[in-house]
Amino acid sequence: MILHKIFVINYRNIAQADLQFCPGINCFVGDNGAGKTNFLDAIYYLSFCKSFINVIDSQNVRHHSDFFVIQGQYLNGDSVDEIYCGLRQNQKKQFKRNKKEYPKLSDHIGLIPLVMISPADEMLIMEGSEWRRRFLDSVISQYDKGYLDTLIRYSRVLAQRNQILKDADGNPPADMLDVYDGQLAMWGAMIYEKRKAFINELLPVFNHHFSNISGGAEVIDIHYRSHLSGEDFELQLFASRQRDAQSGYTHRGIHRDDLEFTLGGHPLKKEGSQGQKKTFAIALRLAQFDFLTRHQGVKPLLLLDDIFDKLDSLRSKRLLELVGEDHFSQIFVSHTNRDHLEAILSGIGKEVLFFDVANGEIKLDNQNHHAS
Ligand SMILES: Nc1ncnc2c1ncn2[C@@H]1O[C@H](COP(=O)(O)OP(=O)(O)OP(=O)(O)O)[C@@H](O)[C@H]1O
Repeated sequence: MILHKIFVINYRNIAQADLQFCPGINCFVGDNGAGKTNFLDAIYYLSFCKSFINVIDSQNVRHHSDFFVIQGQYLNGDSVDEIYCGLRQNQKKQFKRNKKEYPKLSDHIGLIPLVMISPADEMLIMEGSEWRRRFLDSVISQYDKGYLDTLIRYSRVLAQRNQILKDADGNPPADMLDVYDGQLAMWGAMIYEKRKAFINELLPVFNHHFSNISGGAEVIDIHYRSHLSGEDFELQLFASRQRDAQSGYTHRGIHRDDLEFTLGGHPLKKEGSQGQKKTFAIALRLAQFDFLTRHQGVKPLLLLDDIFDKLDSLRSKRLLELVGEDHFSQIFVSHTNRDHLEAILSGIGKEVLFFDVANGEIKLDNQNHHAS
């Protein structure tokens, strides 16, 4: 799968861009605040129907404009797909494949597999458990349509259960809780099994990537923590009813799942250096890449936003060697320094194309003869 062309109008600070890419490595170089991440975000948008940076769509429209358009042409063997996204302020977003509007946006998820590695991945390690659940959900739903549907059903019932807990003033009707608990137990068990299977399959690949980039000296691990790994979930919901009624909130369930990351047996969040945390997050994303490739039979697009910051030169080199392998397909990289990027990419056996980014304007660099 290759993004061959993109056309962008009024997306964040990008007034207009009309670009064609190479199937190898496409590099976007510019100063801080130039619009590199915004541009990668536009590519991300076409895969996930939403921004990576800001989920409030109205704020992604360029200041003083009232609409944005992102349009991409994708090639996959002989097939061509045109994906269109248009948003006008205060109107419903339009998302089309080959001029045909999707009945629901979730139908599009997974069609253009994509993995983004960005500084925001640090949140996976440093922030609350919702970030790690979001990671699980976004990867699994890219290859498993039923997962997203089950998750939506679970969340709907959970919201209903929480609402009656809040409304009932400490005394919710038991017959309604019986119904909700039965449904939560059913959808919850399905989600738990899929998350568990995903982590089990991800772990060895993740370990492999981590030791490749780090040189193999550090021992890291991931543990999936869920209330559902213990006692019967419906019994837990039942036992927790009084406490739930007092707080107006459901305390047990897959909405509290978490991933525990460790380094040498200790919490990575507390013990890891900045470079170790970054390496961990990158290995996780690369494992996600392998996972999607295996499950979808298509290599995802890989977006590397400001990826070399905080990595020592050896780790940067190992990472680039890895990324330069045929294992990966088309890659989009952002960086502030062209000479540095060119030095890291030298010797890579892939076509490389440079683009200059300044004040939201993106142009093909006229020195592209340096590309290998
Ligand atoms: N809706 C918007 N309209 C206009 N400009 C916006 C909008 N949203 C964000 N911006 C501008 O985009 C700029 C940030 O762009 P971006 O994050 O892409 O920079 P970058 O090139 O990735 O920088 P860095 O190297 O620091 O990561 C900021 O100046 C911000 O004001």
